[in-house]
Amino acid sequence: MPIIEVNELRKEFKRLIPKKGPFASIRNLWNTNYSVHTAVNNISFSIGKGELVGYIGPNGAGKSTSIKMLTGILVPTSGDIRVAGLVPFKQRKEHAANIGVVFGQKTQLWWDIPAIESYRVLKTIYRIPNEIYNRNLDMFRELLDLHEFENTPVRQLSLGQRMRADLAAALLHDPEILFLDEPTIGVDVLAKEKLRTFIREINKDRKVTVLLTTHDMTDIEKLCSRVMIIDDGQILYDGSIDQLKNSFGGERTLVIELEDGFDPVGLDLLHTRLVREEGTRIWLSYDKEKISASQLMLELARTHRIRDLSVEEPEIESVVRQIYESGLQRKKGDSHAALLDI
Ligand SMILES: Nc1ncnc2c1ncn2[C@@H]1O[C@H](COP(=O)(O)OP(=O)(O)OP(=O)(O)O)[C@@H](O)[C@H]1O
Repeated sequence: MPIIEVNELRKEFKRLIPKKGPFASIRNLWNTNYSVHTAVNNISFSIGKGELVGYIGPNGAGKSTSIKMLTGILVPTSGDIRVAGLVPFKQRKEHAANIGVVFGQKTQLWWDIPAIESYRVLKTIYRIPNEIYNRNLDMFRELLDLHEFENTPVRQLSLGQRMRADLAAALLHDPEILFLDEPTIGVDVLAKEKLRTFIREINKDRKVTVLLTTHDMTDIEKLCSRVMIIDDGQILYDGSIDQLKNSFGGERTLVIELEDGFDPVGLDLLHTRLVREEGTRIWLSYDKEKISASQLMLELARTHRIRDLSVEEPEIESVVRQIYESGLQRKKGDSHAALLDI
């Protein structure tokens, strides 16, 4: 039984078409000339309880707008959303008790007071019983090292500390679902790792369902088994990361350590390109649909003395870039099939 169900969800924004010319700023006060922009274009998906799903897409794709509708901040233009059986924008109060939200770009905490003070206010707002509040705070102190900065006003915290403080705030009331919009943005490598470990643990141990929006493909690779790709308001892909790599990462790299120099003659007949060469080590990119790694190795071993070799999987980063690019081509009128149909 899905915990999040989205059906034909759509969000349109009206944008003022500004008047130009003399006295434009005054004439714009009475301007009623709008264009309609579709930020989310009839998307459908469902997420099961306990899943940790990545939601990615290029800038302006519609991720934040979707999250805002799922959290009840925005009212959809049309379509249905149910989160833990509730309609977010209609049953706001009950919905707020079920969800935690972190917007990386904007803190939910009060800026001028220490995080611990904000937590006390949240305890009252959410009517969190003492026992649960203390248990959660103890856990977050341990996993997020909150004690290092919980008494410092939020405005003085580093970005990594602020993000940890925000995550704790979002989870104090034991929500079933956590929406994370860019939780690692601008955070250094070590702090990112800490945040990822925490997200993984609350998903595994507490069975919190997580929908994670990020531009960091390492977040996706390290945390999510399923990823949804949105572009131009439409879902282009919904499936596993392995399937994503298999379907769209056609190119593999064979790294070979040779005894002597490399002779590139006949490489194109093997559907292979030399992409890098460093001394006796070479990197060959080949199309796995056209030639297998073992075939390629056999062919190369005929003409070269090979000391060592390995096959590199495609980086998720490059696979996703390829998908964004083909999405862009579709926008330009290319007759590309929707990736979902492939
Ligand atoms: N309040 C608004 N009024 C008008 N247009 C909006 C509004 N909010 C978002 N949009 C537009 O809707 C589209 C989707 O925006 P959204 O913020 O959902 O994208 P995003 O995928 O989260 O992008 P990013 O990765 O840059 O944060 C964009 O074209 C944006 O300009």
